[in-house]
Amino acid sequence: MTTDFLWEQIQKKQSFLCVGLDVDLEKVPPHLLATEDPIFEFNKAIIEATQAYCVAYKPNTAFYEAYGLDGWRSLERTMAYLNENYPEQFTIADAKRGDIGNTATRYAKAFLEGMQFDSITVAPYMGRDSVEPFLAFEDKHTILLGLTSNPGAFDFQTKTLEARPLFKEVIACSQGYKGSENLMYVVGATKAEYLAEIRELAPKSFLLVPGVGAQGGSLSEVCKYGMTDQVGLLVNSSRGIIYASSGTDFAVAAGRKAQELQQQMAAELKK
Ligand SMILES: O=c1ccn([C@@H]2O[C@H](COP(=O)(O)O)[C@@H](O)[C@H]2O)c(=O)[nH]1
Repeated sequence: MTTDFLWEQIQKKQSFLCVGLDVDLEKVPPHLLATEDPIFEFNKAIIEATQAYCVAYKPNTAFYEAYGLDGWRSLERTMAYLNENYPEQFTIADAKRGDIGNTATRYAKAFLEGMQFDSITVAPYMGRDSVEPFLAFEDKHTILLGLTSNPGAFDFQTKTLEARPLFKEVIACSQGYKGSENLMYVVGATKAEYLAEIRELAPKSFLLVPGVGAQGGSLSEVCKYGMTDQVGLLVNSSRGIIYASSGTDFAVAAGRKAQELQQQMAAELKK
């Protein structure tokens, strides 16, 4: 998917919401556990209830890998369902991969070709040759970890290297990578105060912003400092939407939460 198409979807839906599909069988309503593939059934219901209010879905692969082969099958079925029924939705494999070049190519093939995700999150620590194999895929996007939402981000990412903090070095340096037009960055909503500085380095790039909802980040702060003339933001909420209710009304409750966020986003877009 191109970023122009993504921008069209944002305007059409008045939303830049990404729904995180982080399925934990301990939190799935009990009546679904009796089905053959509870993870897929849960995702299907969540997708049907939220798709009108969002432009992207982000399964975090950890939640599928944890269930072995069954988990991978559920992820494949979820992706096939999305691509068949809602091809206009931007899909993100939150896999945080990163390895030497030939291995990186295999990761890219697995997620961008095999499972047909539109994008994948990648850890930048191993540098240029670990990132460029992902950037070689046309109309696919590599979302580099820039400044993450967790408290441990301050251990390394904000530490100054020569002239600037590591997260700024990652963003500035990666702009020179071959295929950098396919780059996006992860910036946590909990670090919204850094967004203005990040925008100086990446004025047009889309930013995937997790951390609103359960982690307490503020949507209005993110918009204030991070929004561009074509929005440039995909704001993710996972637990805050998909576990809005633990009862049989879980999908309705998720739809309501997604709609609330969409309405706040529509108001931000009007500003
Ligand atoms: O900096 C980061 C990078 C990734 N994540 C992931 O996003 C979701 C957030 O889930 P919530 O339930 O809305 O808190 C989850 O998959 C994280 O692994 C992040 O939170 N921060």
